Amino acid sequence: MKFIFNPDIRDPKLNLAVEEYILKHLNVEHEDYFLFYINGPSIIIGKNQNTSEEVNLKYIEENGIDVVRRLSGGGAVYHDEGNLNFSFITKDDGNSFNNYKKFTQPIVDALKQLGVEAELTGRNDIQVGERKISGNAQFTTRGRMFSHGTLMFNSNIEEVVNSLNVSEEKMRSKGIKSVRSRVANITEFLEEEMAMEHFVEALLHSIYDGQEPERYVLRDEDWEIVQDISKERYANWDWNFGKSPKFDVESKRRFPIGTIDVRLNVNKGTITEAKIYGDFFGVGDIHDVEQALVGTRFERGAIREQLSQLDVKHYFGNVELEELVDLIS
Ligand SMILES: Nc1ncnc2c1ncn2[C@@H]1O[C@H](COP(=O)(O)OC(=O)CCCC[C@@H]2CCSS2)[C@@H](O)[C@H]1O
Repeated sequence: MKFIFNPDIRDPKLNLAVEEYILKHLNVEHEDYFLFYINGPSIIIGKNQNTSEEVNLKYIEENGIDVVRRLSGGGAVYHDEGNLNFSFITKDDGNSFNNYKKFTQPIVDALKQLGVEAELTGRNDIQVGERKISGNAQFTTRGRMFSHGTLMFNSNIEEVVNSLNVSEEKMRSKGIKSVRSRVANITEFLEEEMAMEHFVEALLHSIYDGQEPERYVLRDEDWEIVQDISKERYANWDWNFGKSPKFDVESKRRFPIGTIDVRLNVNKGTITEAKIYGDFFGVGDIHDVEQALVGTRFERGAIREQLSQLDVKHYFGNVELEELVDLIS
């Protein structure tokens, strides 16, 4: 099993492209690959999820947190430098899919060697007692597969809560909702202080049975294709946001000038219908605002840009542009 790790690459759009590249372009038929990667602050959403529903759009915009959709199913997870991702990339023997035990046991064993008693539980999670330290998901294509998971080593748990939090009532959708489990960092269960680099080494030592892993270093030719995959998929708004299912937004708030109630239909990430109700005081025809929103991406930047072309006070009375952006997204 060849080992690949690019510890200096923290861009999830690149790391997920590396994983997809290995899966689809390396000789997985003849050789298994084991990949580690660490992403900067980001939300990695499941293949079939509604991005806007899973993510606190305001918070991630303000805090520079990336949002990237992955190939595998399941819920949205938060990544940062304290979270180590692992991926077993191998041929799909037909039995592997959904066989989470096979791919998580080596991790559970490695944790045990560090004195952390963990186990695989129902929803493909590795837990210590009731606390989740690792979420896992799989993807198969053309006889190949990967089984990948997170390992929360010393992540900023506050950010997990902040960036994944979005008001439930705000949207209805057909997407899959994340299980908001109680999460924990592995460091909480370690006897002694440990740095991420040592954690990585300890895992490798256990997984490769004390042997030095044979590394595969991506060459320039590999990186070229990785860059293409990244550009086409993971850095592409259509993949990360546009793929979201149809959903409705209902957002209502009381301002000093009255209540503003916004109803939107969003399809493929773009607003297809907009209705604004309320008892606010404005002199302009609110239909102009509704028209301005239709055809706009359901994204704070795009909504702000559209609304900034209108004199919002003309339509709503004394309300700030930014308050409207907050209300809508
Ligand atoms: N980093 C991380 N690790 C473990 N659990 C997390 C994490 N971030 C959030 N959560 C919790 O899990 C749920 C979602 O759980 P849920 O079971 O819905 O989804 C998953 O676990 C998906 C795992 C995908 C792993 C991939 C591996 C490489 S790229 S991402 C979320 O609401 C939080 O409560």
